[in-house]
Amino acid sequence: MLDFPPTNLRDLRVSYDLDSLTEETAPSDPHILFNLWLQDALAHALPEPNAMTLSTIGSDGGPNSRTVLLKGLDERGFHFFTNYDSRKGRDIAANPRAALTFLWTQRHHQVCVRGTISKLPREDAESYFNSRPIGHQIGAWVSDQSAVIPGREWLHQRETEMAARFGTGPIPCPPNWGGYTLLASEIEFWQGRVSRLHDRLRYTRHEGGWKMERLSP
Ligand SMILES: Cc1cc2nc3c(=O)[nH]c(=O)nc-3n(C[C@H](O)[C@H](O)[C@H](O)COP(=O)(O)O)c2cc1C
Repeated sequence: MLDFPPTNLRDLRVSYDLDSLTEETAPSDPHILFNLWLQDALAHALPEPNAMTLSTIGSDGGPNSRTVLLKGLDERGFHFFTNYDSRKGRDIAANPRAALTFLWTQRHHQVCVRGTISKLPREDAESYFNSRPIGHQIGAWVSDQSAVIPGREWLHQRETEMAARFGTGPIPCPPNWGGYTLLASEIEFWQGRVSRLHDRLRYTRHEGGWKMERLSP
């Protein structure tokens, strides 16, 4: 019999009472509200405020989720960088529909985004790659992301090989490494409220603008 988990999960709960989200105060463009909430997470020094869960659809029809970092947001959408040959890269190539979830738990905020992913131009990948620390640049050449590998030693050997290959640099951006952007079709904001009667406002693209609806918690 497993002595796990070490605490009674049924007794773990938080009362959500920090703020409210109303139709009257919510901006008509959800990107403005997203930006306000991201600024709020930064102002409260939350850990990794740009971390988001990216969910894709696998070739077997099942979902795959993992965390990636938001590295930009503009009229093209929400940007992140990764290995194009990774599992997520293969999922996106076969089906570009995907979802992002941001959780700023200390602020009782969640944002869920649905949309379509496309590749960012090569210039964006190179510009971001060149801004990364050298160890991260070498890491991108070392990692055959999502492939099964024989052990950690294999990674260290590749790291030594790549460090010798590129010397003191500059290190070029690997051809299979780059950026994606998710263009939102729907963005939902969740604000925790007391008695689990949370505020949920969903924005859906509509006639060149956005339609806002309140959802039951
Ligand atoms: C906080 C955090 C941030 C991460 N950021 C990235 C990222 O920006 N890009 C990336 O490729 N992987 C990132 N990862 C690793 C991914 O979660 C994942 O393990 C990796 O991308 C392989 O995913 P895949 O096999 O589904 O393609 C991050 C992980 C964590 C925990």
